[in-house]
Amino acid sequence: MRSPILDYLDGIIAGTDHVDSGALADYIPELAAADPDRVAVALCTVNGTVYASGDTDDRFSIQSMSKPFAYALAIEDRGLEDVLERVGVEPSGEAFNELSLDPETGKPRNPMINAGAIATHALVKRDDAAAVDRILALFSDLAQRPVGIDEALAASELATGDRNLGLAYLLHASDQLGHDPAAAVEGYIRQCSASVTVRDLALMAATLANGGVQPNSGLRLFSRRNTRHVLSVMASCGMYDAAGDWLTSVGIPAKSGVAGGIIGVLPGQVGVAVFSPRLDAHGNSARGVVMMEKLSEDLGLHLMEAGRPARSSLRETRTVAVEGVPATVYVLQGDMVLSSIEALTHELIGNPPPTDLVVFDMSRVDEVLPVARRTSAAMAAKLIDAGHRIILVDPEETVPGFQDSQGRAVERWSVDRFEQGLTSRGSV
Ligand SMILES: NC(=O)CC[C@H](N)C(=O)O
Repeated sequence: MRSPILDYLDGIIAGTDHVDSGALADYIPELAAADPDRVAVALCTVNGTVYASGDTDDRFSIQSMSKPFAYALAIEDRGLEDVLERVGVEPSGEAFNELSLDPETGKPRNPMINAGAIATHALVKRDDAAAVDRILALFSDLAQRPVGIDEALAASELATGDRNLGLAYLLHASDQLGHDPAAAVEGYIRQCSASVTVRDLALMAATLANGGVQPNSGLRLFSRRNTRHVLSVMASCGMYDAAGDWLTSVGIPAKSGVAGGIIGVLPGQVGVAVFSPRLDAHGNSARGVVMMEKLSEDLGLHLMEAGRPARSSLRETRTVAVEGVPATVYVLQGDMVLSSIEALTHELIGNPPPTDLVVFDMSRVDEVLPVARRTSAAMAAKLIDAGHRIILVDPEETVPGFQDSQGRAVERWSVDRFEQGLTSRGSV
């Protein structure tokens, strides 16, 4: 049976057939020779399942979509502080190839424009492998197949790469490169010439969505924190001088490339990739932007959408006898995040437990964020101070043991002991 998700992606292609605005990038002769009518879309969930439609196996150059991954690698290599000293994180509001550095700091404004990406490329450590080989190895780990370079394209861009050379000399002159400018540009252009499909890109984006772990191999390629950092920079700078428009209409971190690809990432859920070579005035795929807008609308991708109200983590409150002692049982559920722990403390304060014995049944709780751990520990200490005896039924040990100021602790009971101790039930 064909997945309805694939049917849906077919519809994205068919429904944007009329969008033929824009033009091929022609400052790289090889790109000007591309077939403008090729089109593809793919998505990959954090479970690693890829769905793709259109020219799904057509290869094209990754171009600037390589930038966030090379940036992530440089940060993994050198640490964030070091990289931030050389490349900023402020949106530039300028074109991707603008010949300028931040006049105040002398640094490239961000790693998504060419100046910052050339500086970033030069920051990738090159112990025994050249930086570009390490970057290709990373792309291969991300896409789970050997990713190579389109040599004809690389040669074509190198022959016309004066603007990028100009940027590299500018960086060198302000002491921001630490490398031979021509070598840095050659490496950067080769990085941009890696040849990929929308499937590859969806897997790469899904790794960012999955906090830095490739969803199929389980390989951790970037730390969670570095992944969050890279996604933040993509959100503010990934679409160049169209970043504001993009964030309001599509609403996810993204990166485009001049060959016509765009990747987008919804953290925790999905990576998406689209491909169509005609570019708008910002250098972003014109049909790609329309496809992304539709995907965002239909799939509910916009990060700023409030979504359903956060559910209370309090499933029910019961008054029962536990080992013959009257007790109030709070049955908690789901993920305990700021809004759910707030709702629980609000309930406990507004409606204090009527019995001395209080049981928190945490057996249906999935994840407890640090804010909920801290707040529940503080709340338990207050309840003990107020004279309550507290039992935690917390088989997964989702919350730490806590004590009040005099060292009086909560009791931890197993689910079995709790169930055997329930001698009568009733609702309040
Ligand atoms: N926006 C892009 O994709 C630009 C990448 C291209 N290799 C360049 O440096 O001009």
